[in-house]
Amino acid sequence: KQVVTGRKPTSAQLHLMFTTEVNLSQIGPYIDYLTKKQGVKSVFVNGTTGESLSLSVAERKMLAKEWCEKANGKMEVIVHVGCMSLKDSQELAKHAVEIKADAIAVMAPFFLKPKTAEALKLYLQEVSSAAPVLPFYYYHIPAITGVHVPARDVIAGIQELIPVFRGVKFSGTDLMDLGQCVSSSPPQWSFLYGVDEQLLAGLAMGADGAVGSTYNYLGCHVNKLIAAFEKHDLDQARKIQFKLQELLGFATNFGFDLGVNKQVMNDVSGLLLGPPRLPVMPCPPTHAQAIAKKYFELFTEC
Ligand SMILES: CC(=O)N[C@H](C=O)[C@@H](O)[C@H](O)[C@H](O)CO
Ligand SMILES: CC(=O)C(=O)O
Repeated sequence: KQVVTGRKPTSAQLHLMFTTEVNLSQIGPYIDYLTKKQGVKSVFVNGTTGESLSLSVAERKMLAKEWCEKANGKMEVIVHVGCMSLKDSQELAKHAVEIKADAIAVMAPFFLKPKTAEALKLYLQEVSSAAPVLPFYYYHIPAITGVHVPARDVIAGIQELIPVFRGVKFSGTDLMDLGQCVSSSPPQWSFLYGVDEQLLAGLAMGADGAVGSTYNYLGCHVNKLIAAFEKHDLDQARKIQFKLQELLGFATNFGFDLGVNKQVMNDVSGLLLGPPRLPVMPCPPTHAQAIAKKYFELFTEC
């Protein structure tokens, strides 16, 4: 998103920082950056980092369409379509079919929360039924949704409800739950781990891949972490994981959040991705610069 321009940079300046609109023009260059500079092969659009729940349905459609059009062949696109309203989620799921997304993902609604795995599964089934051809992922992110139903209970028997079920984007820290998901699932399902600071532990438990906010600027290093793990080179895998932890530990001192992450993305990539939308606050430039400096100390270009 980009700051709305065309107003006088007086006292309005500060106000402008908070008046954000989606900026589709950066998506093409963003895809080139991710594929060429970071070696990223798939993208998870309109998730947490994309502030999807702060966007209107119309904005989410515009963004998803642009990503699918521009990614065409260069990247696989998974579109997160979860909303607080089942109707909105279904509308976005249908739209994902029209724009030829590769897959959809859905998180639990979290204003009126599902109280049981059963309720959540029925909700997910209703969303999937609006896009019955699209591979479907459950997006498990209990720290944000406050829905603490174990993922293993969500996926138990889910294939009967959702024939296109394909896996979980697992952004929880409960590694026993992840292990039980992996051990109870058919081999063709994927578990994409989403807690960047402990990806190696997720891989050890059987995760097949990773989705994370920091991979916007650490994609290439994290690919190396995964490759080292696959070669059983745990020393090398840990070395990269520990550097990522050092960076995130440092960033946490500045209150690492979506706003900070977005500014680091800007500073490292040179893209103009703009500030976040309220209620997420923009990152003070000095904070982002300190984190970017740390990034360049820890990681060389790869
Ligand atoms: C809550 C949140 O934003 N989770 C992201 C994805 O799921 C992660 O990529 C984290 O941003 C990352 O692990 C840093 O804490
Ligand atoms: C980072 C991530 O997983 C998300 O944006 O949803």
